[in-house]
Amino acid sequence: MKGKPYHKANTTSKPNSKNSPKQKRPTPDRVTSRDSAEELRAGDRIVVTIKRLGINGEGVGYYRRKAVFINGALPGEVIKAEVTKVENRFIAAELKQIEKRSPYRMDAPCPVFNICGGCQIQHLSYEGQMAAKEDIVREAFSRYAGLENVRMKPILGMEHPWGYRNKAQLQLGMGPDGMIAGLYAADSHQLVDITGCPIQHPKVNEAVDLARKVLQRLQIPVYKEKSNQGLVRTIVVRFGFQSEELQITFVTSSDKLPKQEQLIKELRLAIPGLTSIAMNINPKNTSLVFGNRTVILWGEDSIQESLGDLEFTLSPRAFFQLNPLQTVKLYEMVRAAAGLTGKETVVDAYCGTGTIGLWLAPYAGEVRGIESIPEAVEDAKANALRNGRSNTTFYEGYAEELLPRWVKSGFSPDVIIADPPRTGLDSRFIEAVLRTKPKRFVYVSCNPSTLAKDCKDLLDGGYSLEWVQPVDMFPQTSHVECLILMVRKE
Ligand SMILES: C[S@@+](CC[C@H](N)C(=O)[O-])C[C@H]1O[C@@H](n2cnc3c(N)ncnc32)[C@H](O)[C@@H]1O
Repeated sequence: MKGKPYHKANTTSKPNSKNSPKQKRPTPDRVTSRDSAEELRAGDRIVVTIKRLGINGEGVGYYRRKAVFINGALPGEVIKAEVTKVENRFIAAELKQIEKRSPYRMDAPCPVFNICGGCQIQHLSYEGQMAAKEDIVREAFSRYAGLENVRMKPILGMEHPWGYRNKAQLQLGMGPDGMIAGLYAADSHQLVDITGCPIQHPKVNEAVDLARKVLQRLQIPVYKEKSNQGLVRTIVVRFGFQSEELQITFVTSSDKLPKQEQLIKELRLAIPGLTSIAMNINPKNTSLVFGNRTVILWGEDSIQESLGDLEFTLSPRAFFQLNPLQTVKLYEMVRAAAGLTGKETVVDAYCGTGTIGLWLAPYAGEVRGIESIPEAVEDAKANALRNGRSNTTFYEGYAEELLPRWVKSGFSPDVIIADPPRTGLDSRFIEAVLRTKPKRFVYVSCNPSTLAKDCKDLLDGGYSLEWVQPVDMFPQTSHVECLILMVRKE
């Protein structure tokens, strides 16, 4: 990199701002051979001021009004970077040198931080992470909903933002020293061994490591995608923070598990507190981890966990929030947003094991949950019984199919809660919401971009956005959970 000139952008300008560098001739010390971003080529050197973090944790700045994404760069930093890609809408560049360092930059505690794709911002202090996440949310509402000044409540963070995850889902593979359990490196198919992940609960780390050693000792073959040989693809460990129960699920390419009895015996001996051992069979090479069939190999078919005074039963495939401490804060905000008086009919769409609906049930007249995974619906029903929430009913199906059907037959809820996956809401679901016109629509999301896009459709359909509440469910990563309250305009 020595000897190559750095092309400086006017980094104080926002894209589209009136002071855009486009109108100015570069001053002599900024003269470059590239007058426009379009002329940049891979290998060019540029200097960029980082304005904010992008949705994947990359630093985002501008060069001649075009967005530049630089992995590892932090807001407020001035970065010397080498262009790696020039696309129509953005430039990707590699961090070469930090000219001005963020006061929030720190050494990442995890030894594999630079290669593991799990966390993106361990090198940013927690204070810096909170500010950056608020910015990510603001940016999403500005970009996708056209809202420049959303009423945003301060992000709800964690007192101790480590060891918070109750579940690990790790790919198995073979490394030079034997079997490894890990995550793929960012943008690659290279498996990074993860031992002692600092955002996992220590009990989860311990169970993963012990189970991996047992598999290796018994020479249970690891699945190899390339050759379509072998058996165990993924290990999933879930730990109940309150119950201290442990569930291990092996995702396998077939149900022909060798040395099954010995495996169970050794796992039980090696891992104290083990409650359940399951095998989920996924014969297909898809991006979905789980297949449709789960077999309980030993112990209980589910583990128990509690949130507040509610107790839950969790089967291996059922969705359950990963950060139980923050989940309680999130659900309390949902309750505040729902504004219940004890009489309302509430829909809990995308309800998982029914957690939000059950949380709200004592404050509502009736709650109907919708969930697409059959086992989760069964769990939700069992959870309702167990917790005496007799005013709840849980339905198996797709929210975008069931809600329109209910609305067509005259069902008219007062409050709809939606907590969809990252892809956001289906347009058929939004249409049904707009047709049935609940007074309040509470949207919980782990993806600010799809949240803001869907919010725009609801704004256009006669709702106002009352407030946005970010909740830090995933410290050390660039992910941010958000909750919004939308109210029907009269
Ligand atoms: C983000 S989780 C939320 C679960 C729950 N609200 C909670 O807090 O634990 C989304 C849930 O939606 C379910 N799901 C995904 N697509 C769905 C669809 N089209 N209709 C209904 N449920 C769906 C998933 O199985 C998952 O349980």
